[in-house]
Amino acid sequence: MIASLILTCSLIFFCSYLYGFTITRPKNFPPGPPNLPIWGGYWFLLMANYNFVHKAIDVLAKLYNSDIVGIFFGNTPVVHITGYNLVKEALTRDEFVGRCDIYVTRYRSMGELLGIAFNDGDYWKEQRRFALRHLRDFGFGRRFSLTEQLLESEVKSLIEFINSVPHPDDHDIHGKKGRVLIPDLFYGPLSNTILHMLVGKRFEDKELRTIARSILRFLRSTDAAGRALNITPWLRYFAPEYFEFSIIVSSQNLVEERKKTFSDDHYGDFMDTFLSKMQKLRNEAVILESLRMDPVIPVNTPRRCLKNTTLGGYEIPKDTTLLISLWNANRDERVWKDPNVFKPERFLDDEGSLLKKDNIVSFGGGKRLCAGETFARQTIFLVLSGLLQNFTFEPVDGAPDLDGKKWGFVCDLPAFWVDAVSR
Ligand code: HEM
Repeated sequence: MIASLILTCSLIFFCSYLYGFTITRPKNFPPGPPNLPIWGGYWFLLMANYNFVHKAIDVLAKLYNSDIVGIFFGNTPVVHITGYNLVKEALTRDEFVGRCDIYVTRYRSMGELLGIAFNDGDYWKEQRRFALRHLRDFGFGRRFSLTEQLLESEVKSLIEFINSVPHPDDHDIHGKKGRVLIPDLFYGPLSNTILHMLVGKRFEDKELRTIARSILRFLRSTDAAGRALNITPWLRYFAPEYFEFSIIVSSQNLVEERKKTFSDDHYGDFMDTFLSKMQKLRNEAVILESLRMDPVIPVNTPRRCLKNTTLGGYEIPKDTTLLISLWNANRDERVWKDPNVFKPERFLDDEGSLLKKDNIVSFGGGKRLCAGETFARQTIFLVLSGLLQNFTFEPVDGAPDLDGKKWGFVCDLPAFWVDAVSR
């Protein structure tokens, strides 16, 4: 009798605790799903769309009919932001320039928060200022000054490579003369362009491919929400393969290896070339439309709210994570006509010149705007136009399936073979 009374009381206590936990939210926190045990509202994000965080965010925004949705990942308050205006506001307000301490990112850099992209505070300011000051003349942080000859010579080598008989070392990306694996083909040349500017030296494409693949494996193994491993890191002990912890460990090893072999005797050798002509070319409009419809990073690198504040009429407590959907803002029908239709001409004025302002938010914004934006835009333009002037590309086994796979922090292409047919 006493035992069953204790059991009933414990059950009532547990249920009321669970109920309280489920519905408790900060005052005037944005509407959103309830908090379930362990992963909080993350369960609902997974249910809304298991493969793509940006699509899951869209589903919840529609469900709650709000551009801002509040959710909890475990105990951490998180807000999802959609709609062009609110996205722009969140990207540019100073109190939202913090970054989150993501478990997998910290683990990857041996328990520390290093670099620019995943840091905030004085360390971030100093690193960003230093990088932009020293790389300004090489296509970072302002227009022009990119090493045009360098990119052109990489494109020339690519064309020769595609037209050559494959070397056994390159069979992973070069099936036969004219047959190449996309996007892996670009890893070596594009990494080399950046490295050449940084350290004045070219590296073996094969070596760079290994590094680029490892970085991409890491970026695909987590997403802007940090995945389950971020909320419950102890899962790494139970199913490291399933929760992709093994990939993080292998990325960590790679960083350690590079630190051992790194030598700093190759600095210098920067070139200074103008690329203003690209601004006038119509082909860029196609690139802009691709960047708009499929931003490489569909949900911005998570931001952290630095103090209690309000956004969209709701209270946002300090340390809330902001998941800002660039994908949604780029397709907001309040800003873009026929947002789901591929229309490069939307970026051209009546004379066929590029519009001065493109309104795309694929590179984030405000004080944390992508440091490589100018460089990335110019590189994409030069490499694509160089290759398309020489070849038409035909997929060997049809177009790759973009929807059938779980994607991570970046939404890039799964590797697929193409035949490059000379023009
Ligand atoms: C198509 C190519 C690229 C896209 C779509 C892209 C997009 C982004 C986005 C969305 C962010 C977050 C910005 C924010 O929080 O508001 C970012 C940050 C950053 N990007 Fe890029 N990026 C690209 C290429 C590059 C390249 C080539 C570099 C350098 C070589 C680069 C360097 C950085 C850095 C250093 C940050 C961190 C900035 C900070 O947190 O202060 N990006 N990028």
